[in-house]
Amino acid sequence: MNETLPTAPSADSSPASGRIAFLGCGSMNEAILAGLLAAGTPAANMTATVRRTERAGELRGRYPGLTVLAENEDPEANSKAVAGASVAVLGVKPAGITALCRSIAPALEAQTVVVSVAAAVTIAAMEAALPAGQPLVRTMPNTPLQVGRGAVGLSGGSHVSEVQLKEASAVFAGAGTVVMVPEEQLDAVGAVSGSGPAYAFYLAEAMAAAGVELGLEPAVAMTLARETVAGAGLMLAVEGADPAALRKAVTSPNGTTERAIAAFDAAGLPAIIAAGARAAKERAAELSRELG
Ligand SMILES: NC(=O)C1=CN([C@@H]2O[C@H](COP(=O)(O)OP(=O)(O)OC[C@H]3O[C@@H](n4cnc5c(N)ncnc54)[C@H](OP(=O)(O)O)[C@@H]3O)[C@@H](O)[C@H]2O)C=CC1
Ligand SMILES: O=C(O)[C@@H]1CCC=N1
Repeated sequence: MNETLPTAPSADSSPASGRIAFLGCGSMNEAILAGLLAAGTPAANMTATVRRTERAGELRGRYPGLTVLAENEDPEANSKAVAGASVAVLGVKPAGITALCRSIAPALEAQTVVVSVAAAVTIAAMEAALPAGQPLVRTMPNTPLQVGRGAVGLSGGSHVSEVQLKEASAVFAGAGTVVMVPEEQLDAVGAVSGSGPAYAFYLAEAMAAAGVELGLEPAVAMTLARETVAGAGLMLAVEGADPAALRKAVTSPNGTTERAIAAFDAAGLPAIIAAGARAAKERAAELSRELG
């Protein structure tokens, strides 16, 4: 946990310092914010913005001490949130990212590091919408940051220093593993770890459905599937864990698991997973083209 691979800027796992603005605090930015809070960053060091009062109320209730600004109450919410921030994390949908960059540009301070978590929006597109020379970092995080087990790919923009990369990395490093990759690989990161939690949840859903088909009560099947995927995840979370070795330990020669894995192989499950990941990566490329 909290490991940062050697290729990434060596942010340690101490809480991020300086004020952090989360612009667009939905599923992803809330997961990052919750991970930071759990790692010890005070709520008072963070500001979140959203579009709607209702969502703002939810966040205010869940995170006492967090400043939450809603754009429908204050059209300057995003500009106010970035003023004086050391890092601004852009967490709106991809289609809204460059407009958000343009809208905050006049309020951004030159040293504020802009961090995007959006799929498909390129560094070039964001830099064109930000003030010249603004430090920018593009990332592909995932929601398990919320429970301290995130996996994050990170690429620096044209004007970002080592220290600023480290500052951006620190937003995630307290709640997950950060790897530095060339920007061209971020779509692949998204296909493996960005979307990956959904693949694991999908597996749990399919296992529960299989249990019902085999005669279990739906609630019982769901409990068994959920706890099994969660428990297996915890075993994988041990440092140095090898999924193939863990699988082997469950698979008795000529036993039931061996028969199940043979059925998965015969149905082409590895190729099916590869096709899903490829589709995710292709969608990211398509989105990049759509968004210019
Ligand atoms: N979800 C995930 O697992 C991952 C998501 N991402 C990326 O994260 C980004 C956000 O995705 P996700 O969190 O799922 O989406 P959500 O829809 O959950 O969150 C988007 C948030 O942005 C807010 N918002 C929209 N426009 C504005 C604005 N102009 N000013 C302030 N707030 C605004 C919305 O407010 P309101 O709620 O009030 O409408 C909402 O809270 C995307 O770019 C996605 O590619 C990356 C990796 C994983
Ligand atoms: O589905 C999406 O587009 C985003 C990016 C990765 C996970 N969620």
